[in-house]
Amino acid sequence: MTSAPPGPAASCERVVKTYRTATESVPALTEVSVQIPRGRVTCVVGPSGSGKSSLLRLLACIDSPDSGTVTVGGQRVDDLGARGRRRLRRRQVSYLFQRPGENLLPYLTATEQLRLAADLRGVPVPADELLDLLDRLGLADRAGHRPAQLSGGEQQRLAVACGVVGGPALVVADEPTAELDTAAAVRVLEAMESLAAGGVGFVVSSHDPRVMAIADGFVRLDQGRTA
Ligand SMILES: Nc1ncnc2c1ncn2[C@@H]1O[C@H](COP(=O)(O)OP(=O)(O)OP(=O)(O)O)[C@@H](O)[C@H]1O
Repeated sequence: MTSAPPGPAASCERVVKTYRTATESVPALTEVSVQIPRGRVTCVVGPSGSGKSSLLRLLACIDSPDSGTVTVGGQRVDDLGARGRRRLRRRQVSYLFQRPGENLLPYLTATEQLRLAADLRGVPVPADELLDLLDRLGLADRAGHRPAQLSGGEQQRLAVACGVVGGPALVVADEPTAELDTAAAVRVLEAMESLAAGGVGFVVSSHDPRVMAIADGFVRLDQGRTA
């Protein structure tokens, strides 16, 4: 793995995000400032509609704020065009969906998924490092399996591994354990906790007390503001 530069994995300063439809404006985030440290799991909590997904989308460089700044891996994102954002996202950010299957390609084995994730990031990762990563997540004997041959928890652990391979600054996960039973969720969370120690910052939105229990820090949102 590459060694992480200093500074937070990501941060935003006084971001404002309003969704505009034909008939109305919905304020989702108002002057929100947060820092997501490297080497930690940060949990974004708050009631439904408080802006958790909106914040994660900004940090993941999927969306842009109306105003305020977003920085990922030490680089400003909010003033980049769509192409620059895509490039930065590919190198520095991973995004994990709630449904394990949505994070993986059905026709690739576990090893091939990791190889593809590293290649897309543009970082050469030796085969033995990929196998080591699978081993650390308890997936060594699943290296040649495709997603349909893995349990939901194994799929999500593999997705976490793909998320960190090649050393991005930030892994963003929106409700990553919502589809898993407790035993599987705990193993996914242990994987995050152990991999965060390598220097990546995890930011996770959740209502799940199991996620909150392993979080190193919290961002609390209420009606689009930090509470
Ligand atoms: N594409 C959109 N168009 C219009 N309004 C939106 C859009 N996406 C989100 N919103 C609104 O923005 C506000 C924040 O939504 P967001 O999805 O960020 O909240 P959340 O905390 O993630 O909610 P939940 O826990 O229910 O997923 C809500 O009022 C929501 O209705």
